Amino acid sequence: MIPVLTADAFLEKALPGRANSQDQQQYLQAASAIIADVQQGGDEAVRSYIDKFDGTPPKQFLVTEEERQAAWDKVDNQVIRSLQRAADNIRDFHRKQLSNSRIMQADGDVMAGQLYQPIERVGIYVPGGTAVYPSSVLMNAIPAVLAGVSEANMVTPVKDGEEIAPILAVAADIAGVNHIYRVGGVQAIAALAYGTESIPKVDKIVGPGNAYVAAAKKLVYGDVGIDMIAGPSEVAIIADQTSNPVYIAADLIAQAEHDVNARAFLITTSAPLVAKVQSELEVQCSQLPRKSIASASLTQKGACVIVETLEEAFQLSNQIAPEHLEIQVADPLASLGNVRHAGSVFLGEYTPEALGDYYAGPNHVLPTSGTARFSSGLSVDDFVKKTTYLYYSKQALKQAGNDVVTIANQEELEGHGIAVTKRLEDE
Ligand SMILES: NC(=O)c1ccc[n+]([C@@H]2O[C@H](COP(=O)([O-])OP(=O)(O)OC[C@H]3O[C@@H](n4cnc5c(N)ncnc54)[C@H](O)[C@@H]3O)[C@@H](O)[C@H]2O)c1
Ligand SMILES: N[C@H](CO)Cc1c[nH]c[nH+]1
Ligand SMILES: [Zn+2]
Repeated sequence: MIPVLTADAFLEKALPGRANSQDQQQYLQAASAIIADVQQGGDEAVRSYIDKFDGTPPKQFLVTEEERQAAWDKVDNQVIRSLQRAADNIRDFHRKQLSNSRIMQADGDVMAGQLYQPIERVGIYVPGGTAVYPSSVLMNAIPAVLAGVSEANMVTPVKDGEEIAPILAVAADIAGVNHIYRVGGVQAIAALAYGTESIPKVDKIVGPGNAYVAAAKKLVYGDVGIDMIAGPSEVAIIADQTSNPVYIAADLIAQAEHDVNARAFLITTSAPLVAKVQSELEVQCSQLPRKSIASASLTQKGACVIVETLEEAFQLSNQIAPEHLEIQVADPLASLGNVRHAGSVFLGEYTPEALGDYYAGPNHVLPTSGTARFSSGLSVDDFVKKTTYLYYSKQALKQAGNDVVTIANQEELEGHGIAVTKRLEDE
């Protein structure tokens, strides 16, 4: 079911911007039209797109306090406790990412520093087209709240105007979400970016979503901040002859079941392992509730490649910069130094990606489509901004003045030099 390719064919399929570029254009075009309509038509346009993609629109977008309260009685206590333990782990991990305002230079005549301040209002996208993602509520909102944002507002799609899944409302309360709006897809991203009559404009949008949502975030960037491109899930697994084919098949499926566009890759030095993984995929997929999604993803977007050495395996993985990289080899910890580009790394056969997806602490909102080459997983840094500041006394300006004027003259921006000399003439 999962094709075995040569290294060249593997790269052709896995490297973003090649095989995918036509698809990307299609998503961008679709998203662009919806964004323009929502900018023009506000709530009414949002409703018409909900009607088109998600069924009957809800009576009101905002989930009321009463609905949020009532949700707690609809969720099993054991489930609530699991969510709370996951939230504790996520909070502990992200708390250690916090930074403070600091002074970089201070000698009486000169002071320079950096203010760290939270972003005011953020929009959190929680996907919900084909699955319910309480874990994404925790992963997005916990770092936002830790960073001190004034308002964290969540959007998520519902089918046919139904109530929001109670577990999402509970997760939102655990994480500290301020407002929840029943709207998803491109129309939700547009509403957050530009505001509508009932959904306030935010300063930054974070969170994962399908290819349409990822395209929409790309298009609104600049008018509003975004965290990264966190599109359909990806995993690459590097394995050797010691790896367990049952675990590998399970982990490939765990990502493939997200979306037909999810991408699961196996890079291994062992040909016999590939054969075992392939037959194990058949067995495990056949018993899976989401087998049609997982099989479509594995067949159309997935691939295995057999390489000579682990060094070659890491070279391929670094080229595709996968969202998740699992290293299931004899000495996984020793291999970490070979990783150059990946969103998040999972070391050893007892660290399935699912542990990180839900529970362990590191964030599961991660860069996809090769963007791990230049961006990082969600963290508290995504919810703060830094403002530098500077103070010079007259004495300090006197000392610096000549250099500033010299550089200003070289740039032929005389006015800049005058802004300094005017002050120094003033005795
Ligand atoms: N990278 C990450 O960090 C990360 C984390 C979790 C989930 N994910 C990914 O999130 C995605 C969730 O996808 P999903 O589809 O279940 O939910 P989603 O909420 O992202 O998308 C559903 C919405 O897509 C819109 N849509 C559907 N078809 C459309 C069309 N033809 N044109 C325009 N809009 C359309 C609809 O409005 C629908 O509400 C998966 O791809 C999953 O892999 C990624
Ligand atoms: N694997 C997803 C990130 O690509 C995160 C997730 C949420 N729930 C299950 N998995
Ligand atoms: Zn997952």
